[in-house]
Amino acid sequence: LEKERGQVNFNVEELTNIYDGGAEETKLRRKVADVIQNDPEVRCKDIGMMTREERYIDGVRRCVYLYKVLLPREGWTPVSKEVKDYFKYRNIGKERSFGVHAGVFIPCLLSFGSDEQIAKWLPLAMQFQIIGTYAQTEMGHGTFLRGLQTTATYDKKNKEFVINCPEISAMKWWPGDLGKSANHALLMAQLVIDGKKYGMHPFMVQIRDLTTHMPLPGITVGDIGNKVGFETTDNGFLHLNQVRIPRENLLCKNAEVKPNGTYLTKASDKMVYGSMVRLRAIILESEAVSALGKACTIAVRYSLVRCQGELEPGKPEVSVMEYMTQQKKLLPYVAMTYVTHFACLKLSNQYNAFTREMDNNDISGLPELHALSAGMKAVVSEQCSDGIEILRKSCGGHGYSNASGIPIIWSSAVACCTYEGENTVMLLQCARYLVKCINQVQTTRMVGSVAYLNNMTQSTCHVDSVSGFKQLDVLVACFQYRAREVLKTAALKLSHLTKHGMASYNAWNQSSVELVNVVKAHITQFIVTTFASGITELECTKPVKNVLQQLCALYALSCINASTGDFLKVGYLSPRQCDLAHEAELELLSCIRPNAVGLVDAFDFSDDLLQSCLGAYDGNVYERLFAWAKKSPLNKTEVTIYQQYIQIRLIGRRKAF
Ligand SMILES: CC(C)(COP(=O)(O)OP(=O)(O)OC[C@H]1O[C@@H](n2cnc3c(N)ncnc32)[C@H](O)[C@@H]1OP(=O)(O)O)[C@@H](O)C(=O)NCCC(=O)NCCSC(=O)CCCC(=O)O
Ligand SMILES: Cc1cc2nc3c(=O)[nH]c(=O)nc-3n(C[C@H](O)[C@H](O)[C@H](O)COP(=O)(O)OP(=O)(O)OC[C@H]3O[C@@H](n4cnc5c(N)ncnc54)[C@H](O)[C@@H]3O)c2cc1C
Repeated sequence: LEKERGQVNFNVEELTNIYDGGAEETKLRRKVADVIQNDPEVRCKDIGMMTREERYIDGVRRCVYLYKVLLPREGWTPVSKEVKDYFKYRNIGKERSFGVHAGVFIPCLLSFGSDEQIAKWLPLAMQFQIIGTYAQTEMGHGTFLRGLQTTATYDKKNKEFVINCPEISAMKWWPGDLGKSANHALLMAQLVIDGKKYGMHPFMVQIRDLTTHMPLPGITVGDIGNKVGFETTDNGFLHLNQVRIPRENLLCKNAEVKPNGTYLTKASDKMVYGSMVRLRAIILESEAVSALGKACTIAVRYSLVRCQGELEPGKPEVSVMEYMTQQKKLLPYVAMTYVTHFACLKLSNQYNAFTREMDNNDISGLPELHALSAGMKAVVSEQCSDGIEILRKSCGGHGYSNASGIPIIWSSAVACCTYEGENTVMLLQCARYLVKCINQVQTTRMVGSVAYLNNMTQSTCHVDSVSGFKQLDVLVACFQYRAREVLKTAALKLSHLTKHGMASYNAWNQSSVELVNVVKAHITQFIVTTFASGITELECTKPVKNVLQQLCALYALSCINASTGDFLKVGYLSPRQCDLAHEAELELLSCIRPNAVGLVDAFDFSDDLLQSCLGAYDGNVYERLFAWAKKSPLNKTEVTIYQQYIQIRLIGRRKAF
């Protein structure tokens, strides 16, 4: 790897600073990282060998120490900027407990609580005197929130809400930190007053005794069992049987119930969905993109040291990175990490701008933000988790071992395709907004992520060279035209079906398969346009700008070459131009190959965070692999009891024969 590092032609530290948002940001992040990772009590243990129970206990122990000892010692809190940035960019793959408490429960309390309620519960939550979960999803409903069955019925006489799960499917199911850790739940339930339903509202419900930690009367709570990943997190179930809470426990920033049962709304009913917009807008970096960056780091470093086969007959074996197929597997995902990182940054900045507008009671930006955050969450989480699996497979047999670190990274990242809104449902939410926009574009000027719809002129691509397809303005035009045309086609089908008498909901269902593709085209256009314009404005040295331009072009071309059918169908690219685009991608793979190790080094993931025998900075794969395997519990004794049992069984059977 040192030889590889010697041929990198740009300043790696400069790229790290750009990725972090500046040299000061890098310095701050490293300061937090040094404090956290050098403290033996907090360091990520070798999680590849742990049982589920060990992972949970270790996670709780580390996080209690982190939040109760280490952060206060440094004068930080769980929501300090440097701590949030550390976990945002260098998420330890969910290998921490209380992720929902710190990342969802506390922010939702701030979103839904009145000033008095925040003053009451926030200090307790920040000090971990109470541990909270966000209990919305039920066994029977996760997507269709209007179908949630848990009720909160107002009892005027006692000025209380009675929380009840009327049947088994109403049981809360999945909330993180719920199974064993949480003693409070920010619980979403259908509000009922005098038999009338007012929809989903947030309630603060204590579920365990603060001294004994035993479930309170009427509460049945526990862990939902082993999962694909998230093994450190105790996702749980919660059944409430006529549980009474004070009227003051309805979190009432957006709506309240007066003592006499009068319902008073103070904001749009869509504000109850606000917590999900926030999470979709901010989780992508920590849950998906940083996971992809870690998998890229591991797969690239391993591919550079793994020698396998002769490229030239009779010559020494080459590193598998010399094979074009390996470069094709890896480098577009290195590009995707950079490109989507900056697009996610733009989305979270847009969310922050919206919260400022909301403070001035202006929520006009909510429809665009909901659509963009839903679309980005679906597209980026899917692209990243699909990429991580391809990167795992690119490591051959050792990629199938937990020693590689990639299976655990994938098992966390892929969950992002489901939580915070199942991806298909999110794509269709974004499609709903896009269809409205295209139907209004003749009379209304589009802004924000749909501004490209204003240009409705028919055109084709005029590029006739391989180098032409490496120009960012050419690639941006490709994506904007494709996105607009596939949207127009889907909208035409919808209006055709309804004009011929089909009910609108049936027409929508009949068009939903195309609409999913429409949103993927729209979001990919947003990602490419954002990164391309960002590079233009970026102040950096020429070598860094050059490599970022190559990465943007590589990501764009890999997306074009993966969906040439769209570009042919809308008549923007000819078959020959598709061939040129393919050749342009291959040329870019070769251009970027010498910088591969520098591009992943720039992500600046420590060995401790990667937890990988294949991806460590020094590249000593085989020594690490053997040392790791020797720690297998099965190797504690030379002859395990099980082997003895088998021998006895086999001997016994032979005698019988
Ligand atoms: C699918 C929908 C959107 C359907 O909503 P609906 O009101 O039943 O029906 P609709 O007619 O489609 O929408 C009505 C209207 O509401 C709008 N809307 C919907 N959602 C939002 C939003 N978030 N922000 C702002 N606006 C929103 C829609 O655009 C519609 O507006 P319109 O009528 O077109 O003007 C909703 O049920 C939903 O959001 N489902 C997903 C549930 C979800 O995200 N669950 C996450 C649980 S928490 C979690 O997973 C935490 C994980 C934490 C971790 O481990 O890290
Ligand atoms: C690791 C993890 C952590 C989680 N943490 C939490 C948490 O902390 N708190 C919490 O409340 N929840 C949590 N959840 C639950 C999560 O939010 C839900 O699982 C998610 O919202 C999906 O809902 P569902 O499970 O009902 O899927 P479903 O909606 O049942 O999806 C099943 C299939 O139906 C399709 N489908 C559903 N509706 C439509 C539609 N209208 N149109 C087209 N197709 C449709 C979907 O696309 C999908 O293919 C977590 C889940 C996971 C996996």
